Amino acid sequence: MPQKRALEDYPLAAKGPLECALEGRALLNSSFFNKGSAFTVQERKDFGLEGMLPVAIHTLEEQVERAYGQYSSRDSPLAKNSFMTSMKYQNDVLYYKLIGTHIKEMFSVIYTPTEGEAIENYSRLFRRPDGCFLNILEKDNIGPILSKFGKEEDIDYIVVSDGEEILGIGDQGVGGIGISTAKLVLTTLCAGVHPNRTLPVVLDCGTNNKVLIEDELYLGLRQPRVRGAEYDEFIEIFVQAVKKQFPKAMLHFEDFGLQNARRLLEQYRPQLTCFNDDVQGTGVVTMAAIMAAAKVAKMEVKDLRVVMFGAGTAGTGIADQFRDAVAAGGKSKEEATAQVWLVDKPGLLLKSHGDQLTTAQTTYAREDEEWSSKDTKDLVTIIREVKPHVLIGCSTRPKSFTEEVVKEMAKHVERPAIFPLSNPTKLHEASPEDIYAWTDGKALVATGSPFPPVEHNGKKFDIAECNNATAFPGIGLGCILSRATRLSDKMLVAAIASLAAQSPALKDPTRPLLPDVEDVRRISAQIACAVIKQAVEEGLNRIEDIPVDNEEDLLDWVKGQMWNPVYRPLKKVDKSTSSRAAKGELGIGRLGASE
Ligand SMILES: NC(=O)c1ccc[n+]([C@@H]2O[C@H](COP(=O)([O-])OP(=O)(O)OC[C@H]3O[C@@H](n4cnc5c(N)ncnc54)[C@H](O)[C@@H]3O)[C@@H](O)[C@H]2O)c1
Ligand SMILES: O=C(O)C[C@H](O)C(=O)O
Ligand SMILES: [Mg+2]
Repeated sequence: MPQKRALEDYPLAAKGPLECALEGRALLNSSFFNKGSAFTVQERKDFGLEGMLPVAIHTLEEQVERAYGQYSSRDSPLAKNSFMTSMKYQNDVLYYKLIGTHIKEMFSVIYTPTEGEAIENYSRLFRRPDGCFLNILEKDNIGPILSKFGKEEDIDYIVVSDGEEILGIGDQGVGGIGISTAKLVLTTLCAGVHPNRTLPVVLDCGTNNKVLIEDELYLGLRQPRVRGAEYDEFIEIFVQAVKKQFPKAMLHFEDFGLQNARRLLEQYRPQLTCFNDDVQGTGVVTMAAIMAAAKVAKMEVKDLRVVMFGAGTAGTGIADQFRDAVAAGGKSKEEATAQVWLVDKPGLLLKSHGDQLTTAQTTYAREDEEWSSKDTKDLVTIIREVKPHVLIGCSTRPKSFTEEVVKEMAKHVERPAIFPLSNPTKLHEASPEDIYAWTDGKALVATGSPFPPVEHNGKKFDIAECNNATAFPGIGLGCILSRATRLSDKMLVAAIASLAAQSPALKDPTRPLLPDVEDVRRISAQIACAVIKQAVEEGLNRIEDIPVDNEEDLLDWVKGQMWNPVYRPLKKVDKSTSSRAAKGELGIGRLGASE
C-alpha cells in the first residue's frame, strides 16, 4: 500500500505562500501575482513597489466593490465583456472573485451568449493575445511553440478549437481562441482548476467566413479553410506534440465542425485523456436533465421516446448518451436506439437518406416503410406519430418549436420535456415563456443559454440552464486530480448520475431540472468525485493514494486542490535560482504550494 500523503504535498494544492521572483512594474504587470491596491506594506517594501501604488491598502472585497462599479457603468453586455477581458489581463484573483461574487449576473456576459458576440468581433476588439496560436502553415513548428508554454508538469488542461463551428454562429477563424479562453475561465470558476495551469489553443486553418476574409483587420490566416489530408496531418502533429510536451494534461476539443468533431474524438480517445465538449459534455448535462425530467413526470428513462431536432455534433452526442442509458436500464441496444428519432435538414432521418447521413446518424435512421404515407418533413406530423416525451433542439434554427409543435406534444404526454439548446440565445428553438404559455405550465423546460424566470398563472418558474458548462469543469477536475490516463464511457456515466442526483427538481418538482449556476462549484466537486471513483475502479488513475473509500475524505481531498480566488502571501525568492513559475514566465507555470 502506498503511503498516505498530506494534502499539502499534492502538486495541485493551492494553499500557503507563493514564491515570487518578480518585482516592481513586472510584478504589477503579472496578472497572476498582481494584487493592485491590496499589496501589504511589507510586500510593497519587499518587492520594490513603493511609489508605484497609491497609499491606501484595500481588501479584496473593497476591490471587488470598485471593479463592480466600473463593470456596471458599461452599458452593453459586449462592453461589459471587454471590460472583463481587460480585468483578466490585470489581476486573476480579482477577476475570479468578481465573477464569483456576481456569478448569476455575469455568467451570460463572460460566456454564452455575449462571448459569442465577442468572438464574432475578435479581430476588432483585440487588445492583447491570450493563449497559443497555431496555424496550418507552420505545422512543423508546433512542438517548439508548445514548449514555450510550460514544461511537462506545468499544464493540466488544454482547450483547443479550430474555430469552425463556434456555438451556433459558425466559422469564426482565429476568433475561435475566444471559446478556448472562455471554456478555461469556466474550469477555474466552476471547478477550481488552477488558472495558470491551463492553456487555450486555436488551430488556425483559414476561414470560409467571407465577412472575416474581407475585413482588413482580420487577424487570422486569410485563406479558405484547409480540409482533408493536410488538415488531418495538422491535427495529428498537434495531438502528438501535446502528448509529448504535456503528457498528463487533459485535451478538450471545442466547437469543431460537424465533419471533424466526432471523427477526431473517436480517433484520439484511445490515445490520451481527451474529451469533446459538444458531443460528450452536452450529452452528459442533457442526459442528467432527461433523468430529472423522467423523475418529475413519474416515468422511467427506459420508457421515454426522444425526438432530436438538429442531429449534428451535439444532437447525436445526446442521442448516444440516451441510448446507452436506456440500454443500461435493461433493454437491448437495438430497442434503445429505436426510442430516438433524429430530425435534420431533410426532415426525419430515414434509411433511404443513405450517404447523406453521417456515421453517427446512420444507426438511428428509420425504416422508410414505417413512414411511407406520412409527411416526414413536417415536425408536427413527426410529433403526432411519435408522441415523444422529450423534444430537444440542437439545430441552430430559431423559433422552429412553434406553437403548433409544442401543443401537439402536450396533447400526448402529461409533462412534455422541451429543451431548446441552440446557442447563443437568439438561436433558441423557442423561448421558455412561450413553451410555458403553450402548455399551460406543464412543460419541463431546460435551455442552452440563461433565461430569466418565467411567470405563468401567478407562478414563477426558474429556468434550468442545460449547458455543458455544468458538466465539463467537474469532469475535467476529476481527470486532472486522478491524472486519468483515459476518459472512459463509464466515467461519463458516473458524471451523469452525480449531476442528475443533484437536480433541485428531485426534492421539489416545481424547481428546475438542473442545479443553478450559483451552485456550480459544489456540483463540480461532486462530479469530480464520481469521475475519480470510476477512474480508480477501472485502474485509469495515475495518482495512487486517493481516498476513494470514504466519500467525505474524497470530497475534502478534491476541495483541498481547487484553486480559490484569494490573495496568498508572496514570498520573495532569488531571480537566478527560482523556478519558471516564480519568475512568472509567460504567466503559465506550476504554482502549487510544493514549489
Ligand atoms: N447547450 C449546450 O450545452 C450546447 C452544447 C453544444 C451545442 N449547442 C448548440 O447546439 C447547436 C448545434 O451545435 P452543433 O455543435 O451540434 O452543430 P452542428 O453543425 O454539428 O449541428 C447542427 C445540426 O443542425 C442541423 N440543422 C440545420 N438546420 C436545420 C433545420 N432547419 N432543421 C433541422 N436541422 C437543421 C444541421 O444539419 C446539423 O446537423 C448550436 O447552436 C450550439 O450552440 C448547445
Ligand atoms: O459554449 C456553449 O455555450 C455550449 C456549447 O459548447 C455550444 O457550443 O453552444
Ligand atoms: Mg461548444
